[in-house]
Amino acid sequence: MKVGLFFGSFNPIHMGHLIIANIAHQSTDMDEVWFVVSPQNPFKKNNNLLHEFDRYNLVQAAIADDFHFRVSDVEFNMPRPSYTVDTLAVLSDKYDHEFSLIIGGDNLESFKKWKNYQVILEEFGLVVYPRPSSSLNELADHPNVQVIEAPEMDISATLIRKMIRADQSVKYLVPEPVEAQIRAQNLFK
Ligand SMILES: Nc1ncnc2c1ncn2[C@@H]1O[C@H](COP(=O)(O)OP(=O)(O)OP(=O)(O)O)[C@@H](O)[C@H]1O
Ligand SMILES: O=C(O)c1ccc[n+]([C@@H]2O[C@H](COP(=O)([O-])O)[C@@H](O)[C@H]2O)c1
Repeated sequence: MKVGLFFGSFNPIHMGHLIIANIAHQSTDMDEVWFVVSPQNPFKKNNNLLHEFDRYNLVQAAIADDFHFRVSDVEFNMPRPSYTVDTLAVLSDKYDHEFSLIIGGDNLESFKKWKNYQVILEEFGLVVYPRPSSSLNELADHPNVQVIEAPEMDISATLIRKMIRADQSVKYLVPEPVEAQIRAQNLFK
């Protein structure tokens, strides 16, 4: 089976993530997309970061109706910060699937700074979608890189957290079950 891995903090998951995951699934030969919740991104501060179990539960609520999507907690028991190449090694040992990575053009620009990026490129491959104010570099011409067309959406988890703190509704920015869970548990306040 071919699996596209979408890594992120998902603090919280939002429609931007879900639209990209769906388009990546529709426009490639991947059978499933797995959302891999990273406890601690190597490049981000952990201010306002919900516990990873809460973030995991929100992803699960968001994708419950879509049998092409799964959520993974593989990084929860791994050293932090979470380096993607190490996670790929663990997943490859555990499963007999063909994995690739779904990343935005912004991450392609900084991809050469990722730990052992050549291993990711040669052994797994990338599906790249456009992000605002980022352009494709020479890595886009690599045979293991597939560039897909996708809308550029200025939605971020940062905006959503800010709106929740200001008591504004985040309807349509996140799926309804995610909004319900955030309200019920009073998250991000
Ligand atoms: N609106 C969006 N459109 C496309 N990709 C997105 C969007 N928002 C986030 N992503 C991508 O999804 C992956 C996971 O994102 P992450 O969980 O860091 O969300 P975020 O919204 O960027 O969070 P934050 O605002 O807290 O930094 C990253 O590779 C990120 O570039
Ligand atoms: O492995 C690395 O060196 C590495 C460097 C930067 C980011 N990542 C992973 O990429 C994912 C998305 O990153 P970001 O910065 O776009 O939120 C996140 O899950 C990180 O763990 C991984």
